[in-house]
Amino acid sequence: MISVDEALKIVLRKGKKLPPKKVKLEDSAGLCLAEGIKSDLNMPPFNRSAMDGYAVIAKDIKPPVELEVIESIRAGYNPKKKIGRGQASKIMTGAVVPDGADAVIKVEETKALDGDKKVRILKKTEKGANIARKGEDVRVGKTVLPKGTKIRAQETGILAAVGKSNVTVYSTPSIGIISTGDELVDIARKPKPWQIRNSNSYSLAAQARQIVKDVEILGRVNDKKSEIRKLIQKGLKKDILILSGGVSMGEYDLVGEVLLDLGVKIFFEKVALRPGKPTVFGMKGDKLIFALPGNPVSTFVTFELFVKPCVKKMMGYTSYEHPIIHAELEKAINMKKKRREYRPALLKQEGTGWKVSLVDWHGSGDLFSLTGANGLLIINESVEKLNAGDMVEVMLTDGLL
Ligand SMILES: Nc1nc2c(c(=O)[nH]1)N[C@H]1C(S)=C(S)[C@@H](COP(=O)(O)OP(=O)(O)OC[C@H]3O[C@@H](n4cnc5c(N)ncnc54)[C@H](O)[C@@H]3O)O[C@H]1N2
Ligand code: MOO
Repeated sequence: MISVDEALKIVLRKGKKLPPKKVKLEDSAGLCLAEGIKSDLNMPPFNRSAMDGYAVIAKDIKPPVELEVIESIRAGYNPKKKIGRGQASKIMTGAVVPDGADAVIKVEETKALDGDKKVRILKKTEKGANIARKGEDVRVGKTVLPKGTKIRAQETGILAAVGKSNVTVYSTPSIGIISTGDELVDIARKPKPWQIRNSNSYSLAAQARQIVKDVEILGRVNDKKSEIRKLIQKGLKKDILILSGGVSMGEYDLVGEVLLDLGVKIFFEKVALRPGKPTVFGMKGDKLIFALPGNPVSTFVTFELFVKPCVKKMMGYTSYEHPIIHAELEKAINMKKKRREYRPALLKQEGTGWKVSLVDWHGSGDLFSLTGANGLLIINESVEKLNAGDMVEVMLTDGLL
């Protein structure tokens, strides 16, 4: 049995960045740049007014003073006239500041006279006031987004501003999902008293779809080697194949055997983890196979711990792990030790810090407890006891927030 940290290290070593591809900017959200992006423009591209008002020469303004208005400049208009002493141009937010002017006075600090031919300035100003200088945000040629950046809405705006209608990003892995178990029935059916609805295929697909689009539920199979083998063979067309169930010690836990028969190289098959001990990870060629334990909470936790970071690495993310929050424990916890535990927990912000308490749950089969949780409280292997008031680590899992 290996530790969670060792298991994650192996998974991240085997999950390799996928090749770059070009996508339309509109399709790039959530992907990672496989190219560094330089600005093809100065930003702002011209001295830009930050206010609606009047473009003036700052040293002319000894209020109250009256200036001649020589032009009206709206955004998208190229000013024709240079401001001379005693002159001003009316200007709108986002418009080009005309030559000669070195400040913009807000319209609220002025009074238009003679049907806008003149303006009285009521307040002093300083050189540069209300002007965004050409190139002050970004100079032409500067790298605005380095390779590896995850594209969020903000980055999309930048990419659009520098004219990238197509961007080179890392490809995302295709993911196939198989559930195993004689007891499983389709979710549309009412199970017989000895049967269970196949919820794992759907929860796994939902977890996977939080980060990639190409996710397919390949179906469920009975605990029969030939059936499992057939569907796994189909699933091996995907970059990542995820199975659930059939990995513990029972007579019908056949997934490991079938994987070996198919020539899958197994890197680990047990992790010192609760829930999620019988987690299997292997490869066939460049395909990654995760066979996760069937208990729904174990399936959820092991996907978050191993599959999600691996997918992120393949997609070119530079950091793959979940955020950890340090929180004060509200109630003492009894623990079982030996394996690292990840317990469904509820984090609450109190004052300037966080408090956390375990949610009531009945073990790794109890999926319902997860809906009352927004994180997983980590109990490290070495911890002997946890008392109320102790500081603990809580992993934020995207799907729980
Ligand atoms: N003798 C031992 N028995 C078990 C061990 C062990 O070390 N020695 N480990 C236990 C642990 S820990 C776990 S976790 C489970 C994992 O078992 P499997 O991965 O083989 O899963 P199954 O036996 O197929 O199912 C477990 C449980 O989960 C339900 N399940 C399975 N698939 C689904 C699905 N798609 N949707 C909803 N629920 C599902 C299934 O009905 C079972 O109740 O093994 C322990 N045993
Ligand atoms: O590892 Mo099992 O997932 O503890 O229930």
